[in-house]
Amino acid sequence: MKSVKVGIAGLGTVGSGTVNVLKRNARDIARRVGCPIEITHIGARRDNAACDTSDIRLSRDIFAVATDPDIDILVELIGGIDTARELVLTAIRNGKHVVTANKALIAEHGNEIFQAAQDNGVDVAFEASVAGGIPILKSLGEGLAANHVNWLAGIINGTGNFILTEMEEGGRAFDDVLAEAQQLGYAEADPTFDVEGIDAAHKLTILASIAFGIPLQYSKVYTEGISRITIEDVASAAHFGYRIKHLGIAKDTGNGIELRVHPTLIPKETMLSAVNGVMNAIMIDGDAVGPTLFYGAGAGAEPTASAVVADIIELGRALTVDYDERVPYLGFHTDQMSDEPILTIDDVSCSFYLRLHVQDKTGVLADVTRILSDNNVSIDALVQRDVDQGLVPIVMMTHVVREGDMSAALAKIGALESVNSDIMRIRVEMLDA
Ligand SMILES: NC(=O)c1ccc[n+]([C@@H]2O[C@H](COP(=O)([O-])OP(=O)(O)OC[C@H]3O[C@@H](n4cnc5c(N)ncnc54)[C@H](O)[C@@H]3O)[C@@H](O)[C@H]2O)c1
Ligand SMILES: N[C@@H](CCO)C(=O)O
Ligand code: NA
Repeated sequence: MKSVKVGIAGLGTVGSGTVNVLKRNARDIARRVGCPIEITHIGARRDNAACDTSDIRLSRDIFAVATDPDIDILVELIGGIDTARELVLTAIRNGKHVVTANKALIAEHGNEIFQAAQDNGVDVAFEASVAGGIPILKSLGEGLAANHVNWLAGIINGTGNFILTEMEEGGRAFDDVLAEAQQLGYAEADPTFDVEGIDAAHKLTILASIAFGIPLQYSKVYTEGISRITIEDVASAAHFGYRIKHLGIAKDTGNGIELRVHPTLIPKETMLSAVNGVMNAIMIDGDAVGPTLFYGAGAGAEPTASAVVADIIELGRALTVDYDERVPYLGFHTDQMSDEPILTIDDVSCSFYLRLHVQDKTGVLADVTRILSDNNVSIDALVQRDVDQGLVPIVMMTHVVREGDMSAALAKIGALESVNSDIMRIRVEMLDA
């Protein structure tokens, strides 16, 4: 029987997990594909003791794998953008199908890569790039294909959720938890991608394209990370009945599409608020199906390998099918992409949590509330916490307001002499479907 031949570039956390899963489940995988899947060539700077590659050809040069005439599928697991882009384009030009876990690469260069793949009659699969082991891209592009997607909201960075959970439950310091996430193989090579929301923005870009049939537009995602969240914010949110989660949100408003990644207060009783640690979850609201929730491990060697290997299996099967009969890269036909505008954050409306520190004297609170009301911001609840180093922390929740109005109000409040200009704002989403 013929076999499908796979080359892997990069033998780190996900690379070694992929080797282990493909080897361990080889028999069942062959039964699913109809023939064996064999790793015949690996490109890696060094061996990795986490997996056995003694029976596989190893090259130090990853481009030797991409151009190997013997392989059918190149699996890119080196991460980063420039070399990965060159490697993937080289493989495509050499007629290889590609599997990648690299969301930065797809979000920033996917349009170019899909064009090259189309020109060369090959496929590109990237299920592992979003929410690790959760089969979310396949669910969105195929399982929910009957629906008009109204909105989706998800916890899509495992490292960030791990940090927020540990801060809330264990009162642990930010840096200490980040170091543990790195040691567990969850974090990106540059962990600022995780804590500043860049990784989540890459993933949201991909989700939105598949949800709405729009080209990948990473530069238009409003992006905020979790690095400014304090234990005080976590406690104040809890006081009002909320938890802080870092969400990626994509919403079709009818006037354009919101694409935003930021810390968000969500009611404690929502299902997303119970998603802890490295787990990811994505809620998708479709017009026919209603709200759905997808939950699972968003990072880690084998959960991510689960998605990589599923893509290899799918491409292995597709090797016998005509190119035009495959599912399009972003679920919609490439000549059917919509040019619906992406809204700026100023045009997004939601409630807000605000935390500011003011001087302990009369009239300050009146000034603050007057500026808010002059800018159409109405307050839903307000608490004044204990004086801390001569300043009074004020925490409030607002009714729904346009972000542009909120920004105008906060600029004026921050300029008041009696108010510390470091004002925290966190958007609130009720997530009712
Ligand atoms: N770790 C996770 O949980 C996870 C989950 C989903 C997606 N991803 C993505 O998977 C990819 C790989 O992540 P990882 O966590 O396995 O990273 P990693 O750093 O553990 O592994 C990458 C490996 O590639 C090697 N490499 C890089 N450039 C190379 C080159 N030019 N030649 C040869 N080897 C090279 C590195 O030496 C390293 O061993 C990234 O795109 C990442 O975003 C990771
Ligand atoms: N660094 C990423 C890996 C999974 O994409 C995360 O923590 O979610
Ligand atoms: Na996935």
